[in-house]
Amino acid sequence: MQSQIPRDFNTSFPDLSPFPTEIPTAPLLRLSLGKLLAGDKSELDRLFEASVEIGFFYLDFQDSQLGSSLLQDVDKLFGVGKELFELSLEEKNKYDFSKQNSYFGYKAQGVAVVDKEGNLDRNEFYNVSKDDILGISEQLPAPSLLNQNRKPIESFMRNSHAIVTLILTILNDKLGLPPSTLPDMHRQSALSGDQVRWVKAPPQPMNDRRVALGQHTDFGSVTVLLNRLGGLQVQMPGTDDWVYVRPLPGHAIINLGDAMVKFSNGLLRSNIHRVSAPPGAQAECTRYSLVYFARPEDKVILRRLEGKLIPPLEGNEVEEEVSSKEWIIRRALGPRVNLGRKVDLNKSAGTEELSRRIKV
Ligand SMILES: O=C(O)CCC(=O)C(=O)O
Ligand SMILES: [Fe+2]
Repeated sequence: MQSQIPRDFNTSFPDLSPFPTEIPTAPLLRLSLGKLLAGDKSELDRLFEASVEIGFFYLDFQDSQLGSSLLQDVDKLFGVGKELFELSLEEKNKYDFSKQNSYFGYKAQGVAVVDKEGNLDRNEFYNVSKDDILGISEQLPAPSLLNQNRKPIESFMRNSHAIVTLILTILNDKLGLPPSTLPDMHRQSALSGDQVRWVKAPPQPMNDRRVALGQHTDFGSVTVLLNRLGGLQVQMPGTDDWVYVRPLPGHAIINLGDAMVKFSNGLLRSNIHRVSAPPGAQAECTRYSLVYFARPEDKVILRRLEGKLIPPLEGNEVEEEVSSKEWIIRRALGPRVNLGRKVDLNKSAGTEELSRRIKV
């Protein structure tokens, strides 16, 4: 797989310390949303190639109305995120709903285990439910800042969901599934764990820089990730090597989650990734990300689907009967240390083992 970033391409964000030029980066394909929307055949092929090989790609939002509209939402919401995390810890902790078995709301820094040694995370985040914002479920208590910004959050959710539906439609057809199988498991109007997340990771001490967000595969179907400083790293398929993903202006980083691995019985990849301290001079900066996580509807059972290209189960293999909702709660709350039970990372594992395999 070859990186598609032309030499003269604008790869830096104004007003931010630049991403170093000399470090190795993940060679992700750079796809155009405009071409995907137009059904450009070679672009559809490249999307499938990236989804099978690494499960991560860049998506250029600058050449379509949908993408430009989403970039406007993102600018607005990056501002909202900064303000949100400036609220006092006491105020933010009022919206930690993990004790009610919900992963929506606030997660303080240092409440999740990131590795087998028991190290704790170094980032805080806030999750807002799609169903809350679109009026599909009860409205959760939220800081007034978020209540005042429901409109831009809704716009970002609707635009992101439209992009996810496009990606699911393309993958659906490539996998040889009956028309609209995947989109029909991700209806915008149905109850699901879809959420927007803001993430903040403060600069770490120079002599003690560690992983801020532990290695994981995403739990759902498709993730739309907007970040501006480096720090995201992917584990290159078939190796133990971690490489930085260079953030690109005007682009999202799209990655597939566990549900897509289960639906395709391992054909599509949900690659292992983590967030480390940003590289070079960027390590001195506070890092923010904004993410839309799309998951299958709550009731969908995560198991192999019947499609022309989807490999069969092994001889006597029996799949676990787990719903999308159960899977996400298990994965999201399993590593939390504040819930009065012992953390066992094996019990909250995802599709990492499949991700580590080398395809032949
Ligand atoms: O902040 C990032 O760049 C990645 C965040 C991430 O992987 C996640 O929240 O699942
Ligand atoms: Fe992730």
